[in-house]
Amino acid sequence: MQLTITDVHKRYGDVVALDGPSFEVPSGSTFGVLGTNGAGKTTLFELLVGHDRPDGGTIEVGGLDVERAGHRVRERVGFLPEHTGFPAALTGREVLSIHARIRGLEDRHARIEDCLEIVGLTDAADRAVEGYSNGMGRRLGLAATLLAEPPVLVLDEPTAGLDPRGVAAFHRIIERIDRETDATVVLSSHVLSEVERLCDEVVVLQDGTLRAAGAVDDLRSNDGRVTVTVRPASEGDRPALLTVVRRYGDVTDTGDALEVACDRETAFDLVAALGESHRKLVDRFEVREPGLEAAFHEALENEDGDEPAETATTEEIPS
Ligand SMILES: Nc1ncnc2c1ncn2[C@@H]1O[C@H](COP(=O)(O)OP(=O)(O)OP(=O)(O)O)[C@@H](O)[C@H]1O
Repeated sequence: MQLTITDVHKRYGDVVALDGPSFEVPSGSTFGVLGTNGAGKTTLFELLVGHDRPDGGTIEVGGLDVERAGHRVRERVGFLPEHTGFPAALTGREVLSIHARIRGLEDRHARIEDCLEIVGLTDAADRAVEGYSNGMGRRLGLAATLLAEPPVLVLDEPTAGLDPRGVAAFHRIIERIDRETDATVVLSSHVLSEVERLCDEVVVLQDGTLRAAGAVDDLRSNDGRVTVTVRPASEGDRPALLTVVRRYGDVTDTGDALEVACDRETAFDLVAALGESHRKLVDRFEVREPGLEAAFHEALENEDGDEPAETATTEEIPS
């Protein structure tokens, strides 16, 4: 089911949360919404699922306007909010049973078992939720979201706060949903590698505006540039090596190595030179393709030409 966001505006008092982004989420895709803290991701999701109204612009889910057909849209969209809470004394199965009853699901027992299995909570289904880990709680939230088999899933930072195993488990679930259903999945995240792994397309928001949009593969290689990281054979070789690599591109001295940013063609020449005439100066070198991270920082570069934000060395976007 396709989603169409057109020139959506939302402000809270003096704060402009959304300032006119427009984009489409293709039917059946897994779609990432990226952005720094306060970029407007949660606001967008609240509008998408009909919890709040835009001040201007329109949002359509499968051709239905969210404002005009709110009830019918809500039936089509499963929402996992950023923070989920369940009554602590209930078991996971009881929580799902209540959700299924509220939605008036037929054959709900079979569906509850299916959803418990999908999120890997079958064995823990009869334990009280208060004993669940953070990751189990998120997975129970996802199970509740999946119960009615909505054609659209909106997941607000689904893996935030989970440990690496919890994150990996969540990724496998989302990949399974992608493989086995026609659902359109829209998720927000601060973790770029997660978006690269899971999503077909992304948008980057900043201060409520759209800064980049496109297929992950296109954004990743948008400028055809690569980074060649060169380690000198010894500290004494560093100055001579620096003189050589400067001829090929912009050089950053990380202390540990020299990073040369250049286009792919120039990288071939540099690698040839390092492997032949300047072999003695070099301990080792590697060539890195640009990741989504580079595209993200480029998208957030100021329009007036300021330097881009410093590239993060971890997967988390600095806030
Ligand atoms: N209910 C509200 N009242 C006032 N301001 C709000 C409200 N909700 C959001 N905002 C403001 O709107 C802007 C966008 O917030 P939003 O929560 O949508 O960003 P976000 O991209 O989801 O951020 P994060 O990654 O931190 O969750 C922020 O400046 C935020 O402070």
